[in-house]
Amino acid sequence: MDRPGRLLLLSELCVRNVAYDVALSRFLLTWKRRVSSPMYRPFRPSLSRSVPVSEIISVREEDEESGSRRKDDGSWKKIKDGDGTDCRKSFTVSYVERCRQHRWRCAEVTFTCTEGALCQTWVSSIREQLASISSRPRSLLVYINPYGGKRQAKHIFEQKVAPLFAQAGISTHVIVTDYANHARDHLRTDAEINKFDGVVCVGGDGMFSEIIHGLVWRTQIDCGVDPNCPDETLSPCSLRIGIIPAGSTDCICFATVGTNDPITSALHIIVGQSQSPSTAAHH
Ligand SMILES: Nc1ncnc2c1ncn2[C@@H]1O[C@H](COP(=O)(O)OP(=O)(O)OP(=O)(O)O)[C@@H](O)[C@H]1O
Repeated sequence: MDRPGRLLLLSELCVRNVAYDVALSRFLLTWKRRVSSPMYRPFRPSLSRSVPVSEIISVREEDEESGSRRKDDGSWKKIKDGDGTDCRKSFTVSYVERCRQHRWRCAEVTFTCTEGALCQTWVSSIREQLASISSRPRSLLVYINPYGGKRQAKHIFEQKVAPLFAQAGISTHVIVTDYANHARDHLRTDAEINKFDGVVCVGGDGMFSEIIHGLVWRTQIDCGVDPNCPDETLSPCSLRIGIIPAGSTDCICFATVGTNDPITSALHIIVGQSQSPSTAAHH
């Protein structure tokens, strides 16, 4: 059996022209400055860094020649320079960085390889590890309440959340609500919930309540349970709910993530973090 700590890759790569030993296992990506490097300077801080693979958001190939970011469609295409040699030798890993007061941010590190083939091996190995994490969502149903809080929900989603979901390869079906209980009613009847790995609520506590009511109801109907009968045992709902805070108080988001910050919540959703809160039913 494959041991979780077993090294999948170990190479000497450069970060900002300084040589590092870079190692990938199923759980960790580690880069450690080589002490024998001629560029080594003893007063530089942090010789070694590790990132759990579960907290890597994405990996993308870079075009070394232009230094510009290329459109990354998940496929590997060789870029040839004038001599016909492969010039794509760098890749960038985006990962979760924990900041003060439970905030999460997206940090990046770019590794440069001696050859394009080595770069390709690294990119595909990291992608393989990310693809094997079953708790990560690939497809999300998003409800936005444009009238919650300061009426910024749509802007928050488009500017802060959607780019992160796209970067992580998550597809979204977005519904901007037209009236109170629109999300609840849509989930009860019309939503094709089998197509999604989770439902995202962009709004406040009232919006979260709508979504949980809609999902609980729908789950009972799909399982043949009468949601109006107090003697019935309710079936558990398998879809997860993510909350992007965009309401006035956002208590549930704060209680689950520790802060009311849309980027932090988006990153929690991307890495597939979950909690199982108890839900009480009142008939
Ligand atoms: N398009 C809409 N028009 C009017 N009301 C809506 C619409 N979509 C949702 N709502 C309702 O707005 C109510 C309040 O929304 P939401 O919880 O998002 O914001 P909030 O009240 O400002 O935040 P909080 O509940 O955290 O204080 C919800 O109960 C929801 O049913």
